[in-house]
Amino acid sequence: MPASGQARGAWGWHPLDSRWAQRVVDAAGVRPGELVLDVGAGLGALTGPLVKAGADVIAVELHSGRADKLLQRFGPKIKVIRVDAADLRLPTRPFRVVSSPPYGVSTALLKRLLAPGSRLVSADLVLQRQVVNRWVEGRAPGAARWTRHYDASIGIRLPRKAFTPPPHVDSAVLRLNRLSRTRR
Ligand SMILES: C[S@@+](CC[C@H](N)C(=O)[O-])C[C@H]1O[C@@H](n2cnc3c(N)ncnc32)[C@H](O)[C@@H]1O
Repeated sequence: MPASGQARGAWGWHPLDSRWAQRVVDAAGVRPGELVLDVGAGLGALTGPLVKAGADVIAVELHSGRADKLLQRFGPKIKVIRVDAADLRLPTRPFRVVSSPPYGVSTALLKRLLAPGSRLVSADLVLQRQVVNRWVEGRAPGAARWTRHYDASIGIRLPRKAFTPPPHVDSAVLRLNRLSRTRR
């Protein structure tokens, strides 16, 4: 994806209203010192509450202008990585994800996060509600493998007006939690 001349829609530019972003972070129950990836961080709607919660935040943002603005806004409080979410190199220590990614990359991102060897502990992802339902019902790609390691549930339901501009579909949080004992 070229970093310049990108149509606004192609970047999935639907930032979250700050009150809804705070609710998503509160519901995730992030604790101080936890490593949290905010993938598709935009201008930091979720990054801000995550920093306030004391998380060790890595903001992943492909758009160069937004990545620069994140750096200006948060400085050394966070790490900003400008990379395609689909090519993300995962941390080697346990990490969480709290993110509102562009819906177009959600499947590639989930595949990445759930790849063998991932140290993902939990994910709270704002996604298209239909997609969340598919995951919760075990109908998502690779379900036979990842459901042995993760529990999938639906979190906060977000109205369209939680985003500006409002998307054409309903959204909800997909919560993935690593099971303490692997189901075999
Ligand atoms: C739906 S917006 C959400 C922004 C922010 N998380 C929020 O809630 O306000 C998605 C963000 O992902 C970025 N993005 C688009 N494609 C991406 C990709 N392939 N990898 C990483 N970020 C991407 C966009 O530039 C945009 O900032």
